[in-house]
Amino acid sequence: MRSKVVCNCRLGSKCRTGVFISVPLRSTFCVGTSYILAVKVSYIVAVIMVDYKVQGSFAILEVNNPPVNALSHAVRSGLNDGIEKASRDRNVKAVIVCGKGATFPAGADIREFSKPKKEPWLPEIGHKMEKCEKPVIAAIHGTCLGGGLEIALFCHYRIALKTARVGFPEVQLGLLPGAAGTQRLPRVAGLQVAMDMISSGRHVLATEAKKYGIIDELCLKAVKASVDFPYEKGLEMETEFFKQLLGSGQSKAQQYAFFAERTIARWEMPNGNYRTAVAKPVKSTAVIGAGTMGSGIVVCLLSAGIPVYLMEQNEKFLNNGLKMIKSIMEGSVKLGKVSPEVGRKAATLLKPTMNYNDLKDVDLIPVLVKTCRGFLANRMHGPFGTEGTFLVEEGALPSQVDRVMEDFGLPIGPFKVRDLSGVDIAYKIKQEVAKLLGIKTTLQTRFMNGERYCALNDRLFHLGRLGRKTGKGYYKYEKAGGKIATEDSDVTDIIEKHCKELGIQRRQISSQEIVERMMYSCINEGFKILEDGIAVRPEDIDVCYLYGFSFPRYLGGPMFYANQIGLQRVYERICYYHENFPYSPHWVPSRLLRKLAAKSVPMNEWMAYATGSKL
Ligand SMILES: CCCCCCCCCCCCC[C@H](O)CC(=O)SCCNC(=O)CCNC(=O)[C@H](O)C(C)(C)COP(=O)(O)OP(=O)(O)OC[C@H]1O[C@@H](n2cnc3c(N)ncnc32)[C@H](O)[C@@H]1OP(=O)(O)O
Ligand SMILES: NC(=O)c1ccc[n+]([C@@H]2O[C@H](COP(=O)([O-])OP(=O)(O)OC[C@H]3O[C@@H](n4cnc5c(N)ncnc54)[C@H](O)[C@@H]3O)[C@@H](O)[C@H]2O)c1
Repeated sequence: MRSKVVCNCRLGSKCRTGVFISVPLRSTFCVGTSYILAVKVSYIVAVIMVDYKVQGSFAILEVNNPPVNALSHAVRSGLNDGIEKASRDRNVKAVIVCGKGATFPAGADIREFSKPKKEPWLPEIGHKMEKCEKPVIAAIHGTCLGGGLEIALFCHYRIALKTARVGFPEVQLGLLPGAAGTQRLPRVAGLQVAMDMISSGRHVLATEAKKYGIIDELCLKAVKASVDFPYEKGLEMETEFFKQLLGSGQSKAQQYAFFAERTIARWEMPNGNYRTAVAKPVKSTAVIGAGTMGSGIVVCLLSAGIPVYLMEQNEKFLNNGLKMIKSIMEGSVKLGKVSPEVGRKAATLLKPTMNYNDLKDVDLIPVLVKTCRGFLANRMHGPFGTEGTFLVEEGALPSQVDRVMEDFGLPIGPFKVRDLSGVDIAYKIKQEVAKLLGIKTTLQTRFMNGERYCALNDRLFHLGRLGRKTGKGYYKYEKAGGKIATEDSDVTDIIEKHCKELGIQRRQISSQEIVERMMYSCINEGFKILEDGIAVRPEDIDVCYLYGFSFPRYLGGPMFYANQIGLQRVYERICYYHENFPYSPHWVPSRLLRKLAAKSVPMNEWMAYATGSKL
């Protein structure tokens, strides 16, 4: 009996369409080939992605699921059937498990986590391997991660190329190893190493892993033939925790972030795309201005090993900048962000100058002048910053707003950020806008061009409270350029004076209001950015936030966060704030958001509504 053909390719040939070749039902394995085989009756019931070969007395189970040999359902079925077949075959004396192409399996198939769960589970397969009376050997190359490492840990032996890496990156997906990894790694490598690897998610080079005994290259280790009670109990608990995490919003967000990063890498522009673009070599660079931004950019360039001219207008500013760069660089070495060698080399790559002629041959000068309302991150962050100031004007304190937003997950609150970047920067941006509009603001200004305006930041500026650089801003610091922010009662006095002068009745502000006003205002702007075609998909915005503002990965990004809350709820709250704050245009609800909220559109279809292909 033959199953139904699901693509037009010749039976038994390599599938050209990327669909499948159907085979006679009885042929479960295609010995010695790397074809994807599908057995279809009326539906596809099995897709085999493990090549089974017998060479001499070895059975080889080669996982063939490019690009990373993820342990999808088809792979798990293939491994399960393969180990059973090898156990039965009298001619087979040992079994090798390996990956075809670039790598040993790099883990479970993350895409399957959001689909109905299908057996066989990895632990079941692993136990079959462990119980196999013939030695089972994991031959590791590439990246042996997550479920891949768990499979390897079930094998009786592990051999690896020196270049191979092993690790448990589950933590980056909001998970823990769920196929006995938490039980087996400590037994093989010791508690300390296991704790480090599982909690950091770091990839360990095979040469290091060998030291821990994870890769057993030298001798046969006694196979754990029987599993004692603590192991089984441990396994039970691991499965329970894994299930809990898998269902959590945190893990869903981290899985989303994983794929979002890869989606945005496939960018397209009218004049080229990620495939056709060729990077231009950058051999030398220059940064003009050794202030907060300039110094930070110099550190990035030096960390990448790129020579930099640092240009300043006078010696004093140049020396201040050099001191700042030295201190940041030393801090990066201490924190392990860059190697000591890179740190040492940095000094030779940095060329301070006050002469523009030195810059004539450089390949790249990052532009640090003129601010505009921004395209994406700065545009979205505008309402975020503005709402922060309004909340303080209405009754909150900067430290309260910061604490709530840090509890929400931001690494540092908005007012600490403002002190870091400079109160003067925020002031000058506002002044530039005012100048463009031909308006002169005062400390009493409450509206600019019909929009609500808050002059609190201007007050701090005029009092010389420019932030960290002057040792005081929204907080006070241990010294000018200090980093330890302490609440300052002078700031409370300044805020209260401001409100009194303007007749503003201060009120208690709840944490919920703070989070909603900060986040929903910028989410609303995010939908307008999609509407305007500035970002081509929500993932662009989210990845920008993950990297640009260290937005918590376990929330996915502002757009994913909005989706998790529910667009209907987000839209209703935006309408509510719009009614209450009619003079803040950032509360005018996005039309796209209104449409999506009304129809409960899933995130992967948002853009069809933004571009108008769906209405
Ligand atoms: C309710 C009932 C529940 C019952 C449960 C009880 C049973 C318990 C069973 C649990 C089993 C758990 C097993 C395990 O513990 C969990 C895991 O293994 S989680 C996964 C761990 N692995 C990873 O996180 C690795 C992620 N991948 C990477 O880090 C990198 O891709 C790489 C491997 C280092 C390779 O990097 P690159 O060469 O740069 O390639 P790309 O990153 O661009 O990737 C290429 C391409 O592959 C896709 N991809 C990569 N990894 C996976 C994956 N694991 N699953 C699916 N797809 C993957 C990636 O998205 C790229 O594709 P594109 O997105 O570009 O189309
Ligand atoms: N600080 C931030 O977080 C931030 C964020 C986004 C954009 N920016 C923009 O980046 C620019 C720099 O910001 P910053 O925070 O580093 O400012 P900063 O005041 O800390 O430093 C600016 C430095 O540039 C020097 N400088 C000015 N004119 C110069 C010239 N002609 N030649 C050489 N040096 C000159 C000054 O002496 C000063 O040391 C500004 O345009 C700002 O709006 C800053």
